[in-house]
Amino acid sequence: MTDAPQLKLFNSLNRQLEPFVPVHEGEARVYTCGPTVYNYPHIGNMRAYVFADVLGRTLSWRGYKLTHIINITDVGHLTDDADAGEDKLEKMAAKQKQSIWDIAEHYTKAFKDDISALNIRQPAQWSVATDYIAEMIDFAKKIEPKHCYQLDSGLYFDVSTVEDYGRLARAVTEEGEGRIDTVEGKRNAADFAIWRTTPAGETRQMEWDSPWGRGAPGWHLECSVMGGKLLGFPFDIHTGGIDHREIHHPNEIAQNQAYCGCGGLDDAAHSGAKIWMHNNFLVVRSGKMSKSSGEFLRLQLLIDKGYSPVAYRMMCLQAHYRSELEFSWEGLGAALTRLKRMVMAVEQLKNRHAELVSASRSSTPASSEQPEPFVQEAGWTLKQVQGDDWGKLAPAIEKFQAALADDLNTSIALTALEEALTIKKVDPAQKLRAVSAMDAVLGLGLLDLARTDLRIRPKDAVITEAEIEDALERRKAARVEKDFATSDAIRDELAAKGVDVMDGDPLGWEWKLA
Ligand SMILES: Nc1ncnc2c1ncn2[C@@H]1O[C@H](COP(=O)(O)OP(=O)(O)OP(=O)(O)O)[C@@H](O)[C@H]1O
Ligand SMILES: [Zn+2]
Repeated sequence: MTDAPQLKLFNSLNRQLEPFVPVHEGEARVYTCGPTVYNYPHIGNMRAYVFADVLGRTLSWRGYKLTHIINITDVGHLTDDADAGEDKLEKMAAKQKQSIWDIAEHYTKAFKDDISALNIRQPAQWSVATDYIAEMIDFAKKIEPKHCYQLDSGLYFDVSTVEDYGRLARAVTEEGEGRIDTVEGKRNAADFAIWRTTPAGETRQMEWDSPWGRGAPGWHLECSVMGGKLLGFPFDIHTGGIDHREIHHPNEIAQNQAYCGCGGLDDAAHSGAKIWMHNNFLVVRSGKMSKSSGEFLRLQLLIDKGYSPVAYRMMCLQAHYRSELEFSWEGLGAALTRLKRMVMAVEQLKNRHAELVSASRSSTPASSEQPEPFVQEAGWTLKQVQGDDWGKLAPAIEKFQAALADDLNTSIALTALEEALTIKKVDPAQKLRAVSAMDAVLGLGLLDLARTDLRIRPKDAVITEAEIEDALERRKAARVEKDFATSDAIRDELAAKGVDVMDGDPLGWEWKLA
């Protein structure tokens, strides 16, 4: 068995593939920008976390001890990423006439529900921004003398005080390209508030005392502080959606440079993280799916329409994380069918293996050699896969390893997994181990899913699943009795309630809701 090729990841800082060489031997420390919890996450947001999850699973599979942090932004993210507008949470709280804390709690729970439904592993820690206010003030105090200046509206970061500002975004910093210069007195258009002072005569629901007056931290400051505090500068990888490459992460990097010693960005000791990775957008026909535009699809809608959430995970894995992915219901249906085929193949393997075990139990004395029971183990070890049939499985496994090592090419990794499933004359237990090991990286949960879990069953269907199964049982009995009139009547009855009976369906479905 050849070792897996070196893991290479695309670093947005220099727009190149780079070998992953950990800062701390044997460890991988990853920070992922979390959601701003002022609204439900949409499936575009969740693409960012499926990507970060595959990255984390890949690092675990490669044997690194992973520390993954995802934050929860419950303060500081303004309606405009640059520096203008209102705090997203304050605005929603006012609209819904609720406390910010209740808004944050409600939408954090909704986010975590989606995380579980998509088989995204829990990070080592969910860091909540408002738990780190004291650390944010300390950080700002440290960089203030050389890098900040105060205006009535808050403490501002002067981007001209650090080398290479905006390189991540490839922005023209002089002009502050794409920025909105709305604040009187800013030295450079791209300067941003790291502390926003509450205007005189106003109160905010979330505000704290600081050397710059009562107010709240800036969004960019939060991530610099939590990343540095929880992972230590420099850490290995920082991730987020591609929109973060334009403003949020350049600003985080500038703060990190100020904090860590101001050198240029070719040295991770200054930018805070060695590799900055960004997933591309999930788009719909009208453009990027976005919370702020008000029109978006929640994972719950997909579930209510009857789709397993894992079909959406499959849809994400089918595309490379750096490519745009267009959502369509047809695409989701195709991803579901692909998932169903894999689950059916795994079910067959499990059955064949169970048959072998029971046949050998009945034909050999208990003490003699019997087929090993298959035990699903967490994580990937090649030892689990090696055995007599290793040679037959090796090409698929090597392809799988190479695909993931090549900047997480999940789309090819999926085809390698399908190839492994179709290889003939392999001991089923050994094949199950290979599939389980591959799935530990892709996170589809193939060994836990049953074909019936993937049946499309919309929430608003007028008939329950138990009623359908019961009618089908009665129909089966009628057919055994050659009572075709009853069988047809039951079929028509089901059709009237929107159920198509699917005799002889190649995927083994007995029915579907029309
Ligand atoms: N359409 C999308 N496709 C993929 N990732 C996205 C998309 N929209 C946002 N993201 C990413 O989702 C993560 C969470 O974003 P966040 O909760 O801050 O969204 P937001 O900026 O409030 O919402 P929106 O951008 O939808 O208005 C970020 O990493 C962001 O880059
Ligand atoms: Zn962030």
